[in-house]
Amino acid sequence: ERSTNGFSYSSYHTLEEIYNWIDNFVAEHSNLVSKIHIGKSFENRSILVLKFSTGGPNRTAIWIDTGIHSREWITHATGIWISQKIVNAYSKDHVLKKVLNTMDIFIEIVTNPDGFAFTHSMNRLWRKNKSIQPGIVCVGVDLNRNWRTGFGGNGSNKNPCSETYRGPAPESEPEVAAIVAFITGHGNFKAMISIHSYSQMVMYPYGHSLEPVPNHKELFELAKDAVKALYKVHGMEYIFGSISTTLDSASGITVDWAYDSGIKYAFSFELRDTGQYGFLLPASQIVPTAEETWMALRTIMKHTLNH
Ligand SMILES: O=C(O)[C@H](Cc1ccccc1)CC(O)(O)C[N+](=O)[O-]
Ligand SMILES: [Zn+2]
Repeated sequence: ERSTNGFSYSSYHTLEEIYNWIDNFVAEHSNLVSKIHIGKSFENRSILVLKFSTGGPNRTAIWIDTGIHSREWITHATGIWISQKIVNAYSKDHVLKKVLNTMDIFIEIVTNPDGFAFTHSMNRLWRKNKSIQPGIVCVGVDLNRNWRTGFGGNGSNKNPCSETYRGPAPESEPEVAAIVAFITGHGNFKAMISIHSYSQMVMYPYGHSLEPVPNHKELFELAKDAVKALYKVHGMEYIFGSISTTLDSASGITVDWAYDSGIKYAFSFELRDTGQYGFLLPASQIVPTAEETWMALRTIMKHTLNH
């Protein structure tokens, strides 16, 4: 019988190992979890989303994506750990129980499967997807610059050889188009959290402009509460604020599109660390990072449920 026994939640895994885990995990928890195929990547790999639901058609929903940048391995590992946490804690954690009694949670663990496979096979520090265009030498689009809101702004690059290459047009990349189609088609998402590494930050829109979003005070307070809940777990300090004021201008990003699509609780996380190991965070930090990240996510879910 299919089982996730033996799968290590404190190790990094290959694409095949993660896709295998997904099938076993869904088989083991079929009362709560299902697997949705939302599309194919440029190199024709399946794009998979986990749905956590206790029933009811088209409930208000929460979206979490990890691994949009393939080298940020701590984010896939965190997505896997959090998926396991949800099924284990559901019966014990009264906040999570209330969340899942009213809303659905969707988690896309490998948001950039082609890039992720490439980080295992050829280049550990690959960031972009693996799309190619006729007559262009350089490979890949930065999937966090390919979204329609603010597309082409100065927080992205038109040079295909750049690490922040925006792509030829908004949603040109199948990995982005698949999410847009899924979320737009569903039509009932209230929160979207896109998880990156590293720098230890909790941020909210906009990235493409310094203009504060209408509910920026609410998002500031919620980010503060999330960071406090995170800090309580292992004492890790995260900074928080809007992307354009905290980080730098970034255009065509996931959470700006989410916000402008009506998803008023849109956040982007930067997980551990602050540069000592960077993208090469040791596996020993996977569980501690996931534990603290969960408490921040749980804070945002609770707020989303109550507003
Ligand atoms: O450039 C990026 O997309 C993120 C910063 C960011 C994160 C969320 C929204 C806008 C920008 C930085 C990173 O996580 O990709 C790390 N890095 O620079 O490789
Ligand atoms: Zn990133």
